[in-house]
Amino acid sequence: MHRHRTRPQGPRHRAVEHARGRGHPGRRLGGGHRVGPEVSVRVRVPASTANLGSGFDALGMALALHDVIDVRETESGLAVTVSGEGAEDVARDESNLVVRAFRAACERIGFAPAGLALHCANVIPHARGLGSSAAAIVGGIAGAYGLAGRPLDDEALQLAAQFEGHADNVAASLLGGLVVAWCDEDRFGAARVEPHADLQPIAIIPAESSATHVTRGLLPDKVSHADAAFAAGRSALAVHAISTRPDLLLPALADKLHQDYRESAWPSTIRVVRELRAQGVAAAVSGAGPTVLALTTDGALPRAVDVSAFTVLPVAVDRTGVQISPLG
Ligand SMILES: Nc1ncnc2c1ncn2[C@@H]1O[C@H](COP(=O)(O)OP(=O)(O)O)[C@@H](O)[C@H]1O
Ligand SMILES: N[C@@H](CCOP(=O)(O)O)C(=O)O
Repeated sequence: MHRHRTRPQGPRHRAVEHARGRGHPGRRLGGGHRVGPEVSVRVRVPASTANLGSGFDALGMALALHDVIDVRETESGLAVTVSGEGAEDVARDESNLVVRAFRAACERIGFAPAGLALHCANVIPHARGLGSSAAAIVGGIAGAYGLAGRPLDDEALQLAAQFEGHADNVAASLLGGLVVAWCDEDRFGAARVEPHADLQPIAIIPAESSATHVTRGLLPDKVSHADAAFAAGRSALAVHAISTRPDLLLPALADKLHQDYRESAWPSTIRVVRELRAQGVAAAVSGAGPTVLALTTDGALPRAVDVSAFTVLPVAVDRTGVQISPLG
């Protein structure tokens, strides 16, 4: 098979102590004592690809495309600057998603900064199915925990998932790697699974955007028992294939719960998914689309599939999740 050759992109980064109860690496602000208004932290938060075909609202994997948010406590007020993705359209006031998540986390952990300055250097494309909103939410929450000197904890997951309405993306951005997410009554849960070392994901990103809340509205209230059984088997297989048996990725990423229902929102995306799969490439819609995820082990796409209207972006798996570090 003739294939487009691609090279993995995105810096591999070292693990930094921060989350999962390991504590903030910088100044510790515990015991009710807070350091003064100069305290600041940098949050580096990964993109994510949710669903992975068969695991609608249940599976997510972090990708090494990172938004970087510098968070500083100031004397008063709010100052937000944004560069990169969304610089022309995201809000700079209290309605900004990062700010809203930051404020909600402050309330949850009982932290009250006098004023706040944020700089968001955004890389994750917006409304393309690569988890930009989840990254913004996790970034804001991590900023609050970082400034407060608290390690990220289960409440951070609860809050992030409540914001997003599902835990698949936010858990991936928090924990890195592959996550299995679930919801039990009103509590969310997530378990991290290490993805196989050979995975070479490729994001095939169209120019047009698609808002997640719009394509969630295309989904039916009920699905057949047969489709539910299909999804149960394939999503369980997806965890095994992504972690241990990449040779099983093609059947594992087959979906019956969301992609076809959403086809009208992005017909070209579905065309590419079908053509790649027909050529033996494990492809699926990334999140709520319109990006196509090709989960390869050779970083190659078949030339027979026309992706000329898309940006082809090889992107490594992020195995670390959100990182918080002290700033200057
Ligand atoms: N870094 C950010 N700062 C502020 N708002 C953001 C940021 N990232 C995403 N958003 C908001 O989330 C929207 C995209 O969310 P969504 O439709 O869920 O798509 P995605 O698949 O990119 O998460 C953007 O249009 C914007 O309103
Ligand atoms: N399970 C969700 C995932 C949405 O991911 P996003 O990256 O498109 O926000 C869904 O399919 O709606």
